[in-house]
Amino acid sequence: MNFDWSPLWISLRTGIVATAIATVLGIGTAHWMTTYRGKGKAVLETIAIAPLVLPPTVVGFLLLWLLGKNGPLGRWLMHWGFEVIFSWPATAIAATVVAFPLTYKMTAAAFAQLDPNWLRAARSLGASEGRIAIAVMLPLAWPGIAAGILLAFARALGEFGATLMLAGNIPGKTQTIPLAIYFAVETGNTQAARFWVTVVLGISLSAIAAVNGRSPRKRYWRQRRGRHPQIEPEIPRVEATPLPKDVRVGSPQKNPPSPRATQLEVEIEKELEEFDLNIALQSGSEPLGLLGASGSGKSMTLLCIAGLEEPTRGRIELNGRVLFDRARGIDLPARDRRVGIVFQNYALFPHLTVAENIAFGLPHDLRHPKAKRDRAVADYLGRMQLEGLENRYPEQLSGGQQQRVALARAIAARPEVLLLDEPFSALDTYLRSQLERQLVETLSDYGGVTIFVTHNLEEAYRVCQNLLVLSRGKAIAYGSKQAIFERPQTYSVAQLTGCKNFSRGRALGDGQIEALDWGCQLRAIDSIPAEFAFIGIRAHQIRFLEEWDESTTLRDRPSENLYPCWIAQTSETQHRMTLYLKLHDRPCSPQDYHLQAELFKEKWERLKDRPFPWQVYLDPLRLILMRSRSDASGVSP
Ligand SMILES: Nc1ncnc2c1ncn2[C@@H]1O[C@H](COP(=O)(O)OP(=O)(O)OP(=O)(O)O)[C@@H](O)[C@H]1O
Repeated sequence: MNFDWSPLWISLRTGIVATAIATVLGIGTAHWMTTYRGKGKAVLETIAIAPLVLPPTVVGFLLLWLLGKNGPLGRWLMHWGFEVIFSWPATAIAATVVAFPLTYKMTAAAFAQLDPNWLRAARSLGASEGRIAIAVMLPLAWPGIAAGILLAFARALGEFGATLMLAGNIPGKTQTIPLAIYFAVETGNTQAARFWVTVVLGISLSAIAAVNGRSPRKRYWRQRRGRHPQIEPEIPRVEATPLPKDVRVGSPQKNPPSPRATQLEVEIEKELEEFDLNIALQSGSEPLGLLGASGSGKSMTLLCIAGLEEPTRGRIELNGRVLFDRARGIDLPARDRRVGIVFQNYALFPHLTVAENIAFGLPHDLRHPKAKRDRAVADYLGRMQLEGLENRYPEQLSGGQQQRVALARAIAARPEVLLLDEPFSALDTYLRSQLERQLVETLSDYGGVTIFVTHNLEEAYRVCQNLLVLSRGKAIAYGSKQAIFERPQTYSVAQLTGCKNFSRGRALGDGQIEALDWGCQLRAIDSIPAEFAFIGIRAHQIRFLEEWDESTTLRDRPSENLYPCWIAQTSETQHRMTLYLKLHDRPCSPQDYHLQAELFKEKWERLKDRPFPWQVYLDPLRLILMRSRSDASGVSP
């Protein structure tokens, strides 16, 4: 007896074609949905996954209505000579419709798992959306997509109800394995039914094994383990490598931005849920530091400048190029802005090696052959002291090495603005200071605009010439670092720049002020501001009359702004002591104090045995007189 194998061939053909179409449509739709912000998103999403939740016979009935002789699409196809119903294409259509939600949903879920900073980094490196999809999204989302493809294939292979409705059960033409099983059981041929069940099981299990075994992610993990069994500890080199000046592979411009010409002007507003961001700044080739409490809008400011978030109003201009102008409807995409960004988590592409990460922002066109790109990459590896690490993947690098790769990747794209979002926050203190020196060296040769976000005041002071202090989206101080640190004009700026001692203040006239919370009258040297409300003094600027007794070199023993004090408690770090001081009287408890003073341990050792009360000296030159209002100081860099 001749056994009819046609259900197998029909099923395989249908499953493969349906899975291929569903994969292309599913990935395309998932990618489009990641960028779609329209109102109908929820409705589209519902339509896309409806075939997954509707009974297959309902799906089949709807397809029959749509593609039948009197259906809207069926009539149109008939007009062109195609009759779909009860043909093999009908089995493929039915299988595609039921398989599509699986590829779409699994791909969308895999895309949603991607770190948004990978995509932002790729955009800021000049990559088009197509290249981002192919080079970043698909490889990184591959395990999820592969699972979707596998499920879609299994679903297409097992499709029954919709196929029966649309294509019928025509042996040798539309009869797939599920239909063959059903009709074998119906006609009492259980042997044939058992055989086809075994075939379906075999195909499905083999497909699972094949997809799992061929995951590119697994392949790169295997390669990595093979090549570099151990991650070496970070041994940073202290000396800085001089930067070659002439690597222009990544730049469509003939010359890198000249330090003097480079100028960024930003005046933007963005409505946020908790407050409105309202920023105006100008920056040239001297690094500008952005300081502010957590959530004050520093990162959002950077994202707006990079074109990764859209301001509600305003204008951004870079070297005469308008990057954004709401009034004129200009909003240059991130890839065309030439604004590089180093994220707090570095956002290195985990599936690319160090060399491939650095090369990502270099032009990939015929005018820039691979050999030229390789030379540029080698040059940046040298600059950043990353030689020998070019074939490693990001997870095989220490934090410091990752940070340098991120910086190299951003700079290699030759941006006119470099945005650094807390680039040292994930590093230990020792590495921080090593990399800070290297960063300062790199920036001195970079020549473009740099904006540096940090929570570390000392780091901001060392790296940046000018500072902008943010509070709830507003600039509360903007000027040279000296002006902001030495003469903060408001309470919030003094606090954000590290001042720990504050008292409400009152002007008494004739240069005299009263510190209400400290119970002191003090002489001030600075002119007293019109809306004077607070006095402050930094902890390390508090001194004691006893220091003059101990020292032979100190002259001009002070005779005013002196008050008796006792120590309520102390705390120590490796080099410094913090003393909590109670003025006028003995403290009742460790929490009963007015001022915090910081001094080096050497000085503490000399003073600590002196009898109390000591005489605290609040130097008139060091007193900070502040307004209560927390608006911008009005100082321009
Ligand atoms: N993509 C976003 N869409 C809308 N609002 C956002 C987005 N990202 C952040 N925000 C909100 O914007 C405000 C500023 O956040 P931002 O990340 O800029 O603060 P930050 O100063 O950088 O904080 P941190 O120092 O903790 O990183 C916060 O209220 C935050 O909830």
